[in-house]
Amino acid sequence: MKFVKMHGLGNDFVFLEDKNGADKDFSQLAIKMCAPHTGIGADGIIVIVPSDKADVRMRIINADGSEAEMCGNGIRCFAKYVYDNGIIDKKEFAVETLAGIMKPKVTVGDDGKVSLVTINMGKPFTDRAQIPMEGPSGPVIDEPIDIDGKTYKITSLLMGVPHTMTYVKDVDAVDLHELGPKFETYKAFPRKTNMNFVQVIDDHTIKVHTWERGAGATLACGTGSCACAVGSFLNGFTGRSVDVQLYLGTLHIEYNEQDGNVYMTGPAAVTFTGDWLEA
Ligand SMILES: N[C@@H](CCC[C@H](N)C(=O)O)C(=O)O
Repeated sequence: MKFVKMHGLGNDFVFLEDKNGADKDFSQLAIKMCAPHTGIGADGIIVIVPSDKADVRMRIINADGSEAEMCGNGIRCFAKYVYDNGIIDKKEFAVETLAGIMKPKVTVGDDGKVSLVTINMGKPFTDRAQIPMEGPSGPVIDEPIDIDGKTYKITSLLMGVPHTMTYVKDVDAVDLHELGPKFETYKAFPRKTNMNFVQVIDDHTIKVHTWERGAGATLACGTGSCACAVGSFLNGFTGRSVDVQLYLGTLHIEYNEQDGNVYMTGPAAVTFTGDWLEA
């Protein structure tokens, strides 16, 4: 089985094409392929399948085998893959995901390959039931919760997938492996949550470290960067145009005032191709 390995600022994926992959269960394959020592090693696998609703469809399966609705870094890589490989021959197109239709726009370099991708990620959903999170309806902004006897103020929203953030003075001092799983599985989130620790640098810059639902600590999270940009605006910490600093680089996020959509711009890279031999 041929595969391509790609990453978006270090959030890495194994890409597969499967014309018959619309309803297949890829969970065991994802677990095996994502294993760091016995597999390829990745945060998830992404399967390219045909769509009857959009130009093409993206399925993202996390390293633990769970299928996610959307993936921000993954869809930038996806856009580069389908354009560079001639599956799509236009610079703006529509991708079906479990979170709805997403709209990539690619910038092509002198070598004819995609060098930068902007995704219209759609609108964030801020009502508690939409996240989903248990409790009375309304937005979850700067709300106290208790974890292991310590109070954290959280902001939560749905940006294709559930995201929660808490603001800290220094993200580098946060022990992601210790705290991340406690937020991910916090009792009020019936579908779990991705967890972001956010440091505000200034009114247009934040620094984010993410613990991902189903994948653990990752080097970057695209939907998380979008969620944190929206959350920082809603908390009054930043404007609508935000640079999100991640371990390996920066994503630019625009929470557009006119149409209410979130636009994410950043890179995508191919690292290697291979042949998966295990059945
Ligand atoms: N890395 C992603 C998010 C992938 C899905 C996530 N693990 C989940 O289950 O919600 C991104 O870049 O957005």
